[in-house]
Amino acid sequence: MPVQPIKLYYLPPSPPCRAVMMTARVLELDLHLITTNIMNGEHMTPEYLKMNPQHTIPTMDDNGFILWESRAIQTYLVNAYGKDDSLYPKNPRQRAIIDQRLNFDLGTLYLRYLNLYTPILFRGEAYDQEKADKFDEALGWLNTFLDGRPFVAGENMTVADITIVVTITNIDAFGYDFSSHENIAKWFERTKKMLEPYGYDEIDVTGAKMLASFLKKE
Ligand SMILES: N[C@@H](CCC(=O)N[C@@H](CS)C(=O)NCC(=O)O)C(=O)O
Repeated sequence: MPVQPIKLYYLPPSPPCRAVMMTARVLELDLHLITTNIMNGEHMTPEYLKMNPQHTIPTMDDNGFILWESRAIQTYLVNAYGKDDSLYPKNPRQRAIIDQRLNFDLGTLYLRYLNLYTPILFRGEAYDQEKADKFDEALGWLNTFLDGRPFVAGENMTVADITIVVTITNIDAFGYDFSSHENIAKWFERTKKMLEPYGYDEIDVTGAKMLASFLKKE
């Protein structure tokens, strides 16, 4: 366990912050949460920029070890503090599949989600069908990854499920119909059940609803 609680600079609705918080909960690690309101520029102060020049949340401070990028924080926490490696197995091939899913999420699924929803949520723009089609294509790939697998990288829940479920929780709160992606719909129910004892509703559903409230204002 860390000497002092790990600090996490965060904001409750932020999807990447929620992925880190859920990972910490599953690892039974206490985080010292420091609210950083990016709407008020709290991520642009000289102190914050000294810590993270890229001025993103989440940013972690583990007793002086600073790290940002949520997926890197998730895997660090498992490597450093996991009682076992089940959330991020050391086996090279298993780990490679998880890394592929994490990279797929960062560079494709979540990116396409952002391309579709950022203009709608934060700029009041109209729904763009072309962007929705690109996002749905990525959901189709995720659906295929889940063929014959209970979790996105295989037989067990890993950090890849924890990060991807954040995106699916958001679109669920937004009323996006993903029922035609049957594997995703079943996996979503399975993963929610796994995460419920660790505060899924408190962290993920509450955060997604905060984002959905921006949608309703438009
Ligand atoms: N890929 C990064 C994305 C982090 C990110 O862009 N966070 C947003 C909030 S959800 C943010 O910090 N925005 C403020 C900024 O980039 O200046 C991660 O997964 O940590």
